Amino acid sequence: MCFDVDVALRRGPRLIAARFATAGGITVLRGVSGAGKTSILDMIAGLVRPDRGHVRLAGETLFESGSGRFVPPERRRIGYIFQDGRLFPHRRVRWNLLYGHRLAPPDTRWMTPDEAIGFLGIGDLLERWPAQLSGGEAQRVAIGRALLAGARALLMDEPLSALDPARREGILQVIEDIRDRLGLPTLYVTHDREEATRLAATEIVLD
Ligand SMILES: Nc1ncnc2c1ncn2[C@@H]1O[C@H](COP(=O)(O)OP(=O)(O)OP(=O)(O)O)[C@@H](O)[C@H]1O
Repeated sequence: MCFDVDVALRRGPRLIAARFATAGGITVLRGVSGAGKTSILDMIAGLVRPDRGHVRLAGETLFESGSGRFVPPERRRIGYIFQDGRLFPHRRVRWNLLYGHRLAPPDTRWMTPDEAIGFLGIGDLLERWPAQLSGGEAQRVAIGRALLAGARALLMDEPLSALDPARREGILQVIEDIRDRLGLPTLYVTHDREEATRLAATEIVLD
């Protein structure tokens, strides 16, 4: 079991709740706008505290309302990829890429910068500023930053939605490579059924 999630959160008039366990690979989270997909990723990442429940990853409890346990986001080792790359705009690509790597305890690093740069094909971008990247390039750098920070699992929130079709295909292949070559358990939010079918063995639909 990879992710073991049972969370509930009241947001305004809405109760957002989900309970699921994943087996590995990519699990797609689908549902209408406002169903709470981003809120659920935020709770798993530790950016938002659930009202009750638990979040476990590979058997480790990251949140549990009963015991009050709450592991802060920077210690969860979960990479979070947003729609837009969310790079630090005032730092070059190389700095952005190495940001989490520098902070990660050495025994949690499992990929070297050279390996990540080769895997993602971003060697030519290292001296650029984020504003000089296309959406797809920025997404590769954001993925590299997560991998180099020692992520043992990934959360992806509509990572293709800001990209044109050609760039979508490039990033889809990177995500398939992460699934097939790196084997990181991934929760993936999308509205797109085709994308879901292509990437995921399991789909969770929120109502
Ligand atoms: N910070 C917040 N404070 C209060 N309510 C919020 C907050 N963020 C989101 N919500 C509300 O919580 C609900 C779930 O929002 P969320 O962004 O998780 O949904 P979503 O399924 O990811 O939607 P979308 O597909 O449109 O991105 C919505 O009704 C939203 O208005």
